[in-house]
Amino acid sequence: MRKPIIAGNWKMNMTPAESVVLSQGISNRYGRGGDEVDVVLFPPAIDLRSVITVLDFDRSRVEVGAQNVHWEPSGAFTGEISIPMLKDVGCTWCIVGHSERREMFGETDVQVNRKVRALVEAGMKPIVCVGESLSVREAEQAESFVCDQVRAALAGLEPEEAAACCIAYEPIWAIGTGRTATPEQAEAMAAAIRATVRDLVGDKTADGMRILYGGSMKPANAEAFLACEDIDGGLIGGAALDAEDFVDLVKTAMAR
Ligand SMILES: O=C(CO)COP(=O)(O)O
Repeated sequence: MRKPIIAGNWKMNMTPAESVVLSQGISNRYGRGGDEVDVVLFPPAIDLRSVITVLDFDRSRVEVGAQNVHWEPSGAFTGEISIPMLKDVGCTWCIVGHSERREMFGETDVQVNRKVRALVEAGMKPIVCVGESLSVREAEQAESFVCDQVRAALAGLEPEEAAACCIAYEPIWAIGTGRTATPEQAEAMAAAIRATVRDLVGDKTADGMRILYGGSMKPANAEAFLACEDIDGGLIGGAALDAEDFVDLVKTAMAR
């Protein structure tokens, strides 16, 4: 069985001071944690040091990742953050290709692939985000659109490199809207993603790859998603900003 992941994407929320309070709240409720679920927080880059300090102090098993990264290790890239910087501060994970970055900041499939390859080479764990807009779903193109994104993101990776990656299916129309995909829609897409991964890198990597659902996931609806065969966790936005809700989600995944 694949180990579930509950990941909290804080997006552009929480000052460094607020990030200490939220990560302490999570740590206090979750304790040192168990080994049944991977729990990962994705605060804004400026909060990484504070959050990691809090979690290290509590000897928590909760891990920390960045919301974005540049593929080059250093250089003249004003405003960007590199993989060596993230590793130095203690990050082990990184979100890549979130729809907000694709839509608002013009991130392309080629850039997503560069980031994924650089992260894997550096021994970090990417969560690759894919997902269709409402118009693509209404045109009944959702599956081919999402599977193309998966192929582009994993292009050129060997099976053992792809094995370091997770994929988050986040339909854009369900993000921050309070409207979720149905568990059936999410499961159908997760199964299509797994079949695409199988084509690309073979059975072993596809069977082991963790596929998350994201989009208005919260304690009240998580159980139905986590019960789906091909869904191995959640990438949580709004509900990750509330320590109690977030730890409730972790507990739901533990009971899976
Ligand atoms: O985009 C998301 C996580 O990356 C989902 O956000 P919400 O949970 O706020 O819909």
